[in-house]
Amino acid sequence: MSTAASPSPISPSSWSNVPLAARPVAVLKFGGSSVGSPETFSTVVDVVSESVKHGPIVVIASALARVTRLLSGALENFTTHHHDEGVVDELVDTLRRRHLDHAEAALRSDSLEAYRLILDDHLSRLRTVFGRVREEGFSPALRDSVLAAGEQMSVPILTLALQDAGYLAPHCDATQLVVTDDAFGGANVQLTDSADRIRRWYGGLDEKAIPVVAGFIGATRAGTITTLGFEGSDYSAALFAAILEAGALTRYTDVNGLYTSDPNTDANAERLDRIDMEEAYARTESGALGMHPKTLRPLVHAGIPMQVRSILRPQARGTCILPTGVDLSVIVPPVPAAD
Ligand SMILES: Nc1ncnc2c1ncn2[C@@H]1O[C@H](COP(=O)(O)OP(=O)(O)O)[C@@H](O)[C@H]1O
Ligand SMILES: N[C@@H](CC(=O)OP(=O)(O)O)C(=O)O
Repeated sequence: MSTAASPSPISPSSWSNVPLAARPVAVLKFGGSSVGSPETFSTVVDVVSESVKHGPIVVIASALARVTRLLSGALENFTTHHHDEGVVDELVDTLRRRHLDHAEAALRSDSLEAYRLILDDHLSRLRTVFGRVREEGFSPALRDSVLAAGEQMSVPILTLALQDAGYLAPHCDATQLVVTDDAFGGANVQLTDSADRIRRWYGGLDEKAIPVVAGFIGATRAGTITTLGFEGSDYSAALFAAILEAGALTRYTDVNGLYTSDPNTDANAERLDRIDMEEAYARTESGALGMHPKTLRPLVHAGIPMQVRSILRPQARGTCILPTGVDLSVIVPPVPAAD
């Protein structure tokens, strides 16, 4: 096991001079496996409804399961097969069908109509990006614009579903909030700029709002879209939690917490009930916990606990990652009764 020492704690208030008028009780992150099927999507809405009873929350969502990979594969195909327009047509058809099927199951009719327009807009932008690849040739920057489309198409479904459920769920644009350098494909977040923007944005929201923000994506200061690397939504969620000094980060996924190794490939993997932040940090940085390697950095700095829970068993406790001196009881939304 890696023994990477965790960074020393730095108060998040040193990242930004923008004062925080309010702090979310939790940031909830829903990965592609959670937002990716109609069944688990309805559990996402239930979990949000339950969580918000305990105070303000911020939601970070990924692309629907497998969509980022689909986008990446199609771009590779397009680039290596002489810019075959058929690849783009097939991609757009598949994405339209997948997202509309999902939205039809999740949304009321007027929201569905609104979503159709949003989806058409993103699909037409996607075609434009492929057009640029044909004209200008492949570049990592254009690849990020393609990959970002997954979150850009998924997040509005959740926002509209929350509005249908009676919540104030404003449209939020991650590219206006997460400032990065131009290391396309694995961009580095500019902490101070991002913290300033995120704190100002959060301060301007209605206190009852449930913001849903796309994970995985950001933009350079000049406004060019970037991505944080695969599974970057985990990292986005941790950044928002640290910058907004949230009570906790809860990551919903398709397994009931963290295991000693990948439970889908190792029959001997053992579930961890709780794990110290230091220990989890070392294992995450070496890629052993199935999360973006940078996920725990902001949480270590800010001393914020994290839960990893299953969207398939939302009542189950999952795994708690606890910074030194932080008690399980601070985790909000509260840990449900033991299963
Ligand atoms: N140590 C680990 N503990 C738990 N899950 C792990 C671990 N290592 C790898 N994984 C894998 O991570 C997957 C969840 O990550 P991911 O597929 O990115 O989900 P999500 O769509 O929720 O982000 C699990 O299904 C599991 O196969
Ligand atoms: N675009 C997604 C792709 C992905 O892996 O999503 P998730 O692991 O959250 O389902 C992301 O990197 O965040």
